[in-house]
Amino acid sequence: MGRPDTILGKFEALASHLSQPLKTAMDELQNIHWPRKTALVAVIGLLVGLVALRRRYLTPISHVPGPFWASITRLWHVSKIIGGKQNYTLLELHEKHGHFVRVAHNEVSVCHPDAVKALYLAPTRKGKWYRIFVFPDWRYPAAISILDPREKAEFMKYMSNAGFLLHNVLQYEGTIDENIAKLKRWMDRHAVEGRQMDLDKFFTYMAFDITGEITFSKPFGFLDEGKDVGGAIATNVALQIFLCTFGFYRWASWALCNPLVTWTQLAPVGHIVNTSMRAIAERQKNPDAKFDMCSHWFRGIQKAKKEGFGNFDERHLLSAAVSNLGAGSDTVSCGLQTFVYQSLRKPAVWQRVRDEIDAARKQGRCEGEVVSWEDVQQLPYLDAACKEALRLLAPVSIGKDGVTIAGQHFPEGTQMSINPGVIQLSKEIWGPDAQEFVPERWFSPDIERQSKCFMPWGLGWGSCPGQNLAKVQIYKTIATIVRDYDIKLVDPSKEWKWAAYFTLNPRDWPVYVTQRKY
Ligand code: HEM
Repeated sequence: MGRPDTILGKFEALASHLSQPLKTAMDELQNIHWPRKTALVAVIGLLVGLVALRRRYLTPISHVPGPFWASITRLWHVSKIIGGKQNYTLLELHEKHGHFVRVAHNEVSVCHPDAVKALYLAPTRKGKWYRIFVFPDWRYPAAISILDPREKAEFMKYMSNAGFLLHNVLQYEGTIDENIAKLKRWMDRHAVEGRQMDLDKFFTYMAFDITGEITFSKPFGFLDEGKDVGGAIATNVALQIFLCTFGFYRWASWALCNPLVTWTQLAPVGHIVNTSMRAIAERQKNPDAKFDMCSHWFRGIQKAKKEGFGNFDERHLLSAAVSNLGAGSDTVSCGLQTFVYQSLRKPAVWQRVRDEIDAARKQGRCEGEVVSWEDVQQLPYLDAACKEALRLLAPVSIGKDGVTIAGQHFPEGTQMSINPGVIQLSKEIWGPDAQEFVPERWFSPDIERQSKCFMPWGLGWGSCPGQNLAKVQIYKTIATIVRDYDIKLVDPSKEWKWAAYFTLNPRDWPVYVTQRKY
């Protein structure tokens, strides 16, 4: 006691308030006699059994095949999410059972082209799971947490995404180039010293720094330091696991996401939120700030105040900034990593991208320290290889309610979801080589039909606003490093590792880098 200013002190004070009622409750439990205890256990067991039976056999989706435990409890799905391989587990289940798989007592996973239109392109509500996107507690809802498309459209009049328009992103091309150049300095250093390099980490540092620049005109400094400053990136992964699982038990998330925990700064979201708060505060004092996301949002707040729209203020700005960091960094890193890792496994792809760039250089294009956006747009094979990387390891699964798909009607209240990691790898849609890295497929006559099921950015009203920014970063970085470096895996006999939570996080594929002479 006696340390009220420290986090421990705050907890000691809170614990002393709670201890008496807890002790009384425990004493009362002790006082219940054994026969009564047995009866209580039996009644609870009976109730649980009845709920399980009803969920398994008496719901409108009881006929949908899937694992037994999935049909009676959401815990089956949650355990697969925590294991980090839910996308592959679902893929195997769809290969076994077909288009529909029951993944929880109230959720059906769908892998069918009709589902894309019915679930994404129609203006239907999103699943309740999205309500989890409130940072750091329920006072800070992010745009992604709005379930109704009309409500979202109203909100977006103020919370502008104009900063993501391509011409605004391109105002930052110089800044993006500076960050890619910093990445190159680290690659040069590793090449000269002959040291192995964790490119996975450096890609993530770069994506985080660029997101910081676009959001608040301030990088986080990961690339300057060459490390995860303050553990913000590690926290982001923890945050994703939390979101994916507690989204199904939102009442339980309140134990961690409430104003009290925000005040103590103990929750996993604490670090990333504090970093954003500091950056926004600094940004407000920064007269030299560029035309970043914050400048659009500050104007939105003024507009909302003028028009009396009470549902957009500084709290939304914080959650929007945190959303950008959470959604815009690991995802870009994943795209970059998938391209490089898969091309190292299939050197013909790397060589073909390089040949395309070398041919462009002969015509005076693709020169300079970093290849320009204007030039990368004229590289069709690079475009195909980047799309193929995003097809092979896509990030997120999404749910909607109450629809008819491929002749089957699912009643209101049934959560329907498509996991891009399933539909983008379906052999029925993409052919027998669906699970291989084959950029050439993007030139086949079937691609018009197939690419309707290409959805790394989501589709429709809930799709990714940051896709222009992501593409500019990914295409420019890949063109530049394929042109300038030779890369090989330290141990080609070892597979990389990855975990699919909300976004997909690859890791552990160290490389040797050498500078290319040309
Ligand atoms: C390869 C890179 C990326 C991929 C594959 C990707 C994918 C996605 C997907 C699938 C969604 C929809 C999620 C859902 O509703 O369940 C989404 C939402 C979002 N993304 Fe991205 N994203 C990428 C990069 C970025 C970047 C660079 C930013 C910004 C810095 C960004 C910001 C956002 C935001 C703010 C949302 C929430 C939008 C809303 O619902 O209002 N993303 N992203």
